[in-house]
Amino acid sequence: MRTHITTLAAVRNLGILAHVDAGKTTVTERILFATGTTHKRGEVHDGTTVTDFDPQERDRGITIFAAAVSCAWDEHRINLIDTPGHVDFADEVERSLRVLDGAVAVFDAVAGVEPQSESVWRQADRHGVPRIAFVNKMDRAGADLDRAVDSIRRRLHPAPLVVQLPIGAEDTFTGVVDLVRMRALVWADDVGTATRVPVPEELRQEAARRRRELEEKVAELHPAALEEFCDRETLSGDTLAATLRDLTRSGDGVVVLCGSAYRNRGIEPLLDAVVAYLPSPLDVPAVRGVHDGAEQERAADPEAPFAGLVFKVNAGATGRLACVRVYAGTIEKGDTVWDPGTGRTERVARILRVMADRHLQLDRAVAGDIVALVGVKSARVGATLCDPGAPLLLEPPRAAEPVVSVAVEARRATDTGRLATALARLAEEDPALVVRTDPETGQTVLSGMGELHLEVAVEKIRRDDGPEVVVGRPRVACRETVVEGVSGFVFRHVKQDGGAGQFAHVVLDVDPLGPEVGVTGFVFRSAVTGGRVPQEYVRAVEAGCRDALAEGPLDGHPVTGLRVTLTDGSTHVKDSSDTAFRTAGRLGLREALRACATALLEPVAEVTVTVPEDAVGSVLGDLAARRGRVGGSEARGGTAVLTATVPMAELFGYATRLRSRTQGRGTFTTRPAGYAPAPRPAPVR
Ligand SMILES: Nc1nc2c(ncn2[C@@H]2O[C@H](COP(=O)(O)OP(=O)(O)OP(=O)(O)O)[C@@H](O)[C@H]2O)c(=O)[nH]1
Repeated sequence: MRTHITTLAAVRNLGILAHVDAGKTTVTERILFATGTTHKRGEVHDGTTVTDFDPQERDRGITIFAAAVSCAWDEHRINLIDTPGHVDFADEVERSLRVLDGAVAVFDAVAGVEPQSESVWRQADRHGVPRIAFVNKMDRAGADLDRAVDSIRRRLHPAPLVVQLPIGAEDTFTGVVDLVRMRALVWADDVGTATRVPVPEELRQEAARRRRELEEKVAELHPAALEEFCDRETLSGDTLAATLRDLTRSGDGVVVLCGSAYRNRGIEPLLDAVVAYLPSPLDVPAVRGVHDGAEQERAADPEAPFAGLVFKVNAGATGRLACVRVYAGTIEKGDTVWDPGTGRTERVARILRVMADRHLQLDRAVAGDIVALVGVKSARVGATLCDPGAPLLLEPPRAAEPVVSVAVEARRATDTGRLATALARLAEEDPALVVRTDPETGQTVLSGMGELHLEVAVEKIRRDDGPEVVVGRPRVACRETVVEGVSGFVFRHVKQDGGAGQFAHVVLDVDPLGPEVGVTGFVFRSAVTGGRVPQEYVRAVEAGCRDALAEGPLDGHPVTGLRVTLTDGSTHVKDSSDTAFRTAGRLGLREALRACATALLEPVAEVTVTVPEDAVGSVLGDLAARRGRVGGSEARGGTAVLTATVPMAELFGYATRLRSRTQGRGTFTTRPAGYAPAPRPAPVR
């Protein structure tokens, strides 16, 4: 394999995107095999693939952790990222898309566009990532390229530009006609390379018809090609190739190829297309960032000051690897870099080119490259690393709000420390996982994107570190509030039991804090006149009232959204003290709250659900059943975007439900939106 490929124009930062099981991992394996990066073909069902190297991925047969792999093809370096296809891991796909310049979208030749391919396609649209499509599994019974292309056109709305005609079908699929160069490639078996042959006699007419169709389509989309087409009534192979490259890079068209990754057919032309049509780091806009409040651009120039983005951290037991997209400049082994987010400097001990589970040591990495750094100890996922002399803060990838939480604890108390270490490592690798201690219960709570996400996280702890983990049922933290207050509530704390007595007399007004139920906060003030209650006792009353807020009169949840006014009181010459007034504040407010009208509050989230239009009715019905209040609905090219306020307690299980209601085509994001009145009993799930 050639490793001295340094010019930026010869780099392709590539993602492989698809629905679960379309064959992303197999395509990646075959690319590594074809490029000589591996010498043995890995198989998903044997658990021997290179990119799915996490034991769970091998067991579950799904790709969970995007793996970066570099390989070389036709004097180009391809940095390849294999990405997960499940909704719960959309955040990981999102982070990968942020640093990629182009993608191959893999489809199943029998199923066509599947639900999750729609979601990742839209994610790639949002990031403006140019794509080519690879219709895989052409060897399967029922494989149909035309039908798959039709579903791509109908469901994803690009302009598909089909550049191949399959030779044979299903188990006799043996090759493709290249419609751009009008030649054929055939594969004699499942391991050998392609042989170039003339277009078979029986396919010549059909190939000519499809070539014509392709020329017309391309001319329709590209003014310069249209001019040549009008002049000459045809397009040359070179013009066609150059135009396909332009259309791909502008996003105006999507080149479609086909093959069977499993049978190792169609991979070489796919690599040729990646090199020919997808953009290099030079073809994408300069990266933007801010410094001192001013926006700045930095071009993909090896001579510019260094700037890179950490998009993945692997905090494995063998050391910390930070995967970085170098956007500008050059980084060398031993360099000191700066993290403007934290203000820390880091020293780059080693630079590695990641080849799935092996690494190649480099002396330097230049703009446009994707490498892993060793020695970067604190930079988190999403952090910028830059030249300390030329600071620039890049926009971090969008982080999703965790929607599901579970309490976790080590089965054996002696494992508590190990569990804490394992959780910290998980959260470091995956910013969509949040670990916190519930101040009310003292439990360790793990929050994430969905049940599968949390399930996989817990499983990873068991595998990596051994401690057995007990996972609780998810809960939401409710509050209680005052709806109607009391005024002039009198409380006397009097204790006379032999020794020193206790005396404190307080008069309290309790009011709701705001006009609307759901306002949070606590305000205390004193309106006592004439020094009837000295200032230090007023402070003690306030402290006592705060103590009383810990448990409300309804269900013992913390109390919020109220104002307490100390309006009057009196002291005893001998028996009054701070302690007595603090007790009076605590017990007095507790009793006063019982005299108020109070309500239970629950946390709510603003949920944005994106669903195909045919699933809107079912999704709305489900939101209503979850006590959701729909605020708006907007149609966007075949999909609807619904916004609703939904109690967080009702969101548990939503990822799974939405997946099943929309056959996996729906996506949602949530944002905490405060508290709202809850039904009783408390909605704890
Ligand atoms: N018949 C046939 N099967 C294939 C082909 N490519 C992949 N498969 C099989 O399809 C299944 C899924 O393939 P993967 O490569 O794991 O798919 P993936 O898209 O990476 O799936 P996730 O890792 O779960 O996201 C495996 O059993 C593969 O052996 C193909 O070209 N033809």
